[in-house]
Amino acid sequence: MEQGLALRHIGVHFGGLTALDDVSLRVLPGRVVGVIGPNGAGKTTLFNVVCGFVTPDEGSLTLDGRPLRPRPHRLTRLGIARTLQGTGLFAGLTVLENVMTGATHTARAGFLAALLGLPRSDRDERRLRRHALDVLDTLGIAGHADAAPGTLPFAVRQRVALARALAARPRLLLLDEPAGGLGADDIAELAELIRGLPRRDTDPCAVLLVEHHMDLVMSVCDEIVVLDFGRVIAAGTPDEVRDDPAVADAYLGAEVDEAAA
Ligand SMILES: Nc1ncnc2c1ncn2[C@@H]1O[C@H](COP(=O)(O)OP(=O)(O)OP(=O)(O)O)[C@@H](O)[C@H]1O
Repeated sequence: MEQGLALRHIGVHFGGLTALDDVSLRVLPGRVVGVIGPNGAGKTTLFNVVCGFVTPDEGSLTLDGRPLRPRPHRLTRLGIARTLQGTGLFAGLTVLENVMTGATHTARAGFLAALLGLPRSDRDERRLRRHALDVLDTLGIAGHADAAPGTLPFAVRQRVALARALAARPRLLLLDEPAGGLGADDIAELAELIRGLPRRDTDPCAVLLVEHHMDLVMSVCDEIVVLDFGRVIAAGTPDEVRDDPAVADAYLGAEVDEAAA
């Protein structure tokens, strides 16, 4: 069976504007694939296609060989988890409870039902709690389990958001600009974390990363796909992409345009 995420010949048009044009890419389990490109290249649109916010006009998606028709509200059930720009944590829940919400789909009586005081299975809740604590521990933040997210530094909150995504045991993890708002030290730590992500389980997940921060992309990705005006202009290892003249042209062109504006 074909493993991981595959996008084939994806096209997205907004009226007369082509945001994605014949974009194909694969993300195998255990691999980190980055999508980069100058402003307006189509990165967010690509991310939104995989999350189900945008339905492509052309092409198809599969996850582990099965046709994928993502819908934002049922991503977890499809084996997809994502982190958002900003952290999107629930302010009224502790760190541990936030991470537990990531895995509620695995519980018979939902954790959310428990929060609402509805009848629940104690065994389910204990299992969720243990699993959430394990994930927090793996990410080195179990000490913050009982804290309110709002009291923690941004870099820790981001780890919590990542823990919540991982608690779902995703087949595919989508990271949207995880370096946004972080300082250099935090980015170095994040890089280490992302490099370890797909391999941390016996059943590794595929990781798709959309990110502006070039150093992070270069240091964590096994493969990079470069978009420009909605088309794939280069794909390969970080070294291959770095040395590709088409990539330099695309970025330089963007800089010249910005300077002229
Ligand atoms: N909902 C929409 N309606 C119309 N045009 C859109 C819409 N979303 C994106 N676009 C256009 O599609 C193109 C690709 O945009 P997209 O946001 O995907 O690029 P990006 O690479 O994420 O850019 P940035 O780095 O600036 O975030 C742009 O020209 C943008 O203006």
